[in-house]
Amino acid sequence: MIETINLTKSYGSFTALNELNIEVKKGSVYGLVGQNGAGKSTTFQILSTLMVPTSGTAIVDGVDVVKNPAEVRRRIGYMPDFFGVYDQFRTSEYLDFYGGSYGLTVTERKQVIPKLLELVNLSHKANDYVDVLSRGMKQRLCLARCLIHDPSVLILDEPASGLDPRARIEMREILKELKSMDKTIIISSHILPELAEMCDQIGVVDHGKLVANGSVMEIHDKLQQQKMIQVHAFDRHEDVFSFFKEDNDVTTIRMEADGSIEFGYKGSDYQQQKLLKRAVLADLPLLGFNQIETDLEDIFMDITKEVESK
Ligand SMILES: Nc1ncnc2c1ncn2[C@@H]1O[C@H](COP(=O)(O)OP(=O)(O)OP(=O)(O)O)[C@@H](O)[C@H]1O
Repeated sequence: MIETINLTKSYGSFTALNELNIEVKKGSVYGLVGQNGAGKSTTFQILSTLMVPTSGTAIVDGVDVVKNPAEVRRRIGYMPDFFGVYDQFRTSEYLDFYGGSYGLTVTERKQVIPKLLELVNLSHKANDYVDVLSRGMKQRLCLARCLIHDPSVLILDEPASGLDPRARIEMREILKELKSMDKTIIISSHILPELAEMCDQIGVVDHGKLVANGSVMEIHDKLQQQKMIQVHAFDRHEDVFSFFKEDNDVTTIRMEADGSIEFGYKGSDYQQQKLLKRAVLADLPLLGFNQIETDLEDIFMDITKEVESK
């Protein structure tokens, strides 16, 4: 339904998207998660035909975005991360305007607009001016706008950004409803747990590269195969850092502002206790050495944070 093959986008010498390969099955919800600047909007703009890739291919609903952009546009609803709403319109007029732009007849628009307003919980605001709507309402109106021509694919760039928790939940419920209507949805966020709840598959993108891909459970399991260990030292933090960094089973390592050190470790429990023993014998001023529990948010931070990879 949506497929990218080695999708790459460079701005001059800077590579914003680096050989991205993702696949979104029909009727599923795929979450693209990454920190600011990871390449999410770039991906979505290519999928929405607003930007051409430097190399690689993107197929949406069976159509190549570069070869046949007009056909792709008919099949998608795109919600950008920043959007303007025409404030001088009333809510229903706004949707009517977009319906007209998509070639819907007056009769079709009269049928579809009340249904869309109901879907996004804005029926009671149909006659209000757009500029008096709250941010969450504007986001929902923008979502309704994406749906006016009944697209099979929705490309939603951070639809919940800037919303308070209640508005986020409301947005999530609407997306669930859209999923039940068999829409294929790709959605981005920089908050992993938020996506985890509603997505079938998650892709984690970092510096333009896909660093993890799979179901929420798969990502969790894959990244749990290594333990996270935290070390506190009384002083000589740099020495402690260097000592652990040298170990072959230490995968990534970073030092926090308070001097504590966290590292990914792929060795067995036996090797772990040997490592601790060697650290003590090396006379390092250790205060603590313990395995830390990781949740989804930690995992995300761990794979996208500036870490020193080995
Ligand atoms: N027109 C441009 N010219 C040069 N660099 C750009 C341009 N557009 C984006 N970039 C860079 O490409 C990288 C990816 O940007 P992109 O907007 O895709 O990230 P993002 O994951 O959507 O981030 P955010 O969560 O902040 O929206 C960033 O480093 C950004 O500065």
